[in-house]
Amino acid sequence: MSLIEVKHLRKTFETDVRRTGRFATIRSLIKPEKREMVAVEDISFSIEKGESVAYLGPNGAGKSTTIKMLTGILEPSGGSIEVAGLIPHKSRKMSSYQIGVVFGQRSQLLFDLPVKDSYDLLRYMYSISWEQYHRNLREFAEVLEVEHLLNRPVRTLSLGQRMRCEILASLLHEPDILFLDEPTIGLDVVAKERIRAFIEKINREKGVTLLLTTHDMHDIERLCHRTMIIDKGHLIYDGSLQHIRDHYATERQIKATFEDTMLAEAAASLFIGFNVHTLVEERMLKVSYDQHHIDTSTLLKHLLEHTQPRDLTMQDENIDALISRIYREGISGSPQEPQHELEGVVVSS
Ligand SMILES: Nc1ncnc2c1ncn2[C@@H]1O[C@H](COP(=O)(O)OP(=O)(O)OP(=O)(O)O)[C@@H](O)[C@H]1O
Repeated sequence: MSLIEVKHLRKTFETDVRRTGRFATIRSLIKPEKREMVAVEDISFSIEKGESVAYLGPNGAGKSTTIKMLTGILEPSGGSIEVAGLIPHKSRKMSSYQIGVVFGQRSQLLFDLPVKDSYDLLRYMYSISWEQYHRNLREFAEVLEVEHLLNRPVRTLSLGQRMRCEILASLLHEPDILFLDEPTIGLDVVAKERIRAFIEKINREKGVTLLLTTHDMHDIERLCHRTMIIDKGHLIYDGSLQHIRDHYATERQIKATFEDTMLAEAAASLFIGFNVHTLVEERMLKVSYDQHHIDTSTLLKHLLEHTQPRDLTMQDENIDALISRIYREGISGSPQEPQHELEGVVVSS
């Protein structure tokens, strides 16, 4: 039995239809017209203890709605969820002992009170013993470097400071599973890195299972061994980020730097008639091409036979560009049979 089991999950919302024409507002008030909006159509997956999984998708794909169902905040319209053997919306209280939740855009801390007051309240709510409470508070506050913030009112904290305090709050009761909904949103590079290091540590050292939604690929590269991508309420990919890179990155770029711009432009003209795109920026020539249609070795050989660049580098399509292409164009066909279960599978719903 997996720690998290989701089968054919579905969630619809009823939304008001905006009327137009004469007396539209009055007609809507008297007889509101409703429409069913499908946020999650049909999603199935399972997560084992200790995994760290990214849950990706474009805006509006249904990520937060899934997390809200996994945490029991929302009741599914169809399908089933089990988290640590419990049905979250039916056993909200019991379930809350097993899980910690961090919403990057929402706070669980009391805005006008010192941080520590919120922690004291959580201790009471989760019936955490004083011994466990002090031990966890001391350990996490030290690693997250928030000791000096504990007596400060939450509203006076910077976003990065508040997020560290939020994460501490979610872990005081030692949950088995941590759901993180965009935990690094709006943070600067240093603050993001601190939070990533801490999350990685609790996954590795304490075995806390992670499910993370984010739009930041660095979060995933650093933290998650498995990536699930959803789109329009369906799971479209379940596997590693590396597998996506290996099988879907088609564009590659050769960058050659020359003594001067004229040499770079002369080198660019060598590729007329090749199925590539060239661009000269000062002394640098960039040659972009689809690596499935033309061999890198052919291009390099041609370049080096006729020119002597000072420097030569190669770059694959970066993961941000790759993921946004998948969001735009979808992910089609199974690229090849996965060698083992985490290599990557295109899921057809
Ligand atoms: N309470 C609600 N009432 C009506 N529609 C909702 C409600 N909550 C979410 N939706 C709709 O469900 C769809 C999925 O929303 P959700 O917030 O789960 O997306 P998301 O993948 O988390 O997006 P984002 O990356 O922008 O946070 C969206 O079209 C959204 O407008």
